[in-house]
Amino acid sequence: MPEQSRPRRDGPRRGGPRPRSRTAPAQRTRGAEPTRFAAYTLLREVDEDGAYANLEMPRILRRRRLEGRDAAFATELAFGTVRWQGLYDRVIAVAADRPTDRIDPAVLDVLRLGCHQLLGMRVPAHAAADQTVGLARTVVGQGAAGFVNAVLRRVGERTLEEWTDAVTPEGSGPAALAVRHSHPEWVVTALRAALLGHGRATPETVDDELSALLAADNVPPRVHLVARPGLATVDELVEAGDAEPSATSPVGAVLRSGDPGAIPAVRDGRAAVQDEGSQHLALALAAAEVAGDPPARWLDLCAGPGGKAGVLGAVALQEQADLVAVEVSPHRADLVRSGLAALTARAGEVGRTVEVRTADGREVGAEEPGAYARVLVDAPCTGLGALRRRPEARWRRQPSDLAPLGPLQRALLASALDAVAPGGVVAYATCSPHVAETRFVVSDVLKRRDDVEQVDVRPLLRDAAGDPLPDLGDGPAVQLWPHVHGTDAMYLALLRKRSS
Ligand SMILES: C[S@@+](CC[C@H](N)C(=O)[O-])C[C@H]1O[C@@H](n2cnc3c(N)ncnc32)[C@H](O)[C@@H]1O
Repeated sequence: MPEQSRPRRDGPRRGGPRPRSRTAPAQRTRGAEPTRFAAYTLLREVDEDGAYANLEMPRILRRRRLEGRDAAFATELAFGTVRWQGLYDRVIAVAADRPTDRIDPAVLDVLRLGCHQLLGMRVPAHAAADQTVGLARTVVGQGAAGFVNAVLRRVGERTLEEWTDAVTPEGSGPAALAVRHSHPEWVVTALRAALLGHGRATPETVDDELSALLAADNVPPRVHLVARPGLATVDELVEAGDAEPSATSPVGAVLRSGDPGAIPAVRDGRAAVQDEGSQHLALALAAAEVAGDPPARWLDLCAGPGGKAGVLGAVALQEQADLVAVEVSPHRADLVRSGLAALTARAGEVGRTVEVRTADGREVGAEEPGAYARVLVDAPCTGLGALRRRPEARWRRQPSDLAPLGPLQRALLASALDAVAPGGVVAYATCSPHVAETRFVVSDVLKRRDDVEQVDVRPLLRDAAGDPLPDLGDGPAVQLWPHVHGTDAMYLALLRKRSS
């Protein structure tokens, strides 16, 4: 029975199915077809081991030797299934006539994959059903395969629209939007409050804005590249890969297809994969006006894995300044070290330094008061602004995650303000629009200090043509949105320490 079947991970016991040509469908239907098998493996690792989909999928594809179209299909199947599992679980519960918590987790993952092929991808119904039943036979056994077959038959009797209407609660409130757009209800409620709290929406417009934002979370983002200033150019990225210059970021390119790791500048660490919102944040801090003559030292207080430090440090070297990158987690500090290797080598050539420290950012302000001209606090946060990039994050995050983050975010910002010299600037950033992680943190910290003023950051965000980014709201802080700016929902506030 499905409830008792034991999951098998990464292949049947004796070595697993070998990657086969996609041109042999008759063979594939007898067992697990490699792309479906790869997607299933990802789902199991996300569910059981707490894996991060975007880190684990490339490893699975390498292990299964899937490339090109096969790799793209497996990724779309796996990531789409994870994003839409909230809706699919409702569909499965009806089609199976039992709650999903009474279905074996491995069988449930197979059913979710079948749902996404039938309802969310353009896979012909017979192929979706055949291949999913073949997968079930291989990974959960013949008995469960019969159950999967029966449930998918019922799923295939309706279109996505018909199923969505059938399983969505009445009304247009958060409960209905949560099902329709496959988000947890608490996330929908938090994003609604964020749209209102940042002035992006009014009570009259918030329902439409919220629907657009939730829909944007479900669109796989394009791969954005950054050419680290002075180390690589946008033209170099465009010439080396199937990429075009970004319209939004002066240091950005957008990959149309292909593996970013195959681009020499990315492989060398002179360029990197990075959301355009993150590029804007680092560039805005680097461009902010500094008063007086603070030390030529810039600080990234929460640097891991090193994306923004890569841009900030590159501009620092151009401006004849040093960079210190602090990260509390030793593993993530190592990622910063390896990610900044090209930058560190360049620093040596131009007589500056790039230093990566494994340390607690909360202590830097007391240890080095007034030692830096520019400080970035890219604070640990819920990541509710990057849900489109991290398919599983919406299901893993809990409202209770917010409670410990609040004091940490405030302590890191306070430390940054102590570490910055009079006249220097601090950027407080999050990849979450949640008001408790953004506006409330800044206003709380400002209430306790009379040596800091908030600066309007909007004029510092410029597109590739040098024009101000549109739709930045009333300031002084900026909240970017996926459905408006095409970036992750990054928040940025800029604070300057008074000179006297
Ligand atoms: C949002 S991430 C930073 C992302 C990074 N700026 C980038 O662009 O790649 C926040 C980081 O802060 C680190 N962190 C958490 N608590 C910290 C602390 N007390 N001191 C320094 N870093 C901390 C986390 O380990 C995490 O790597």
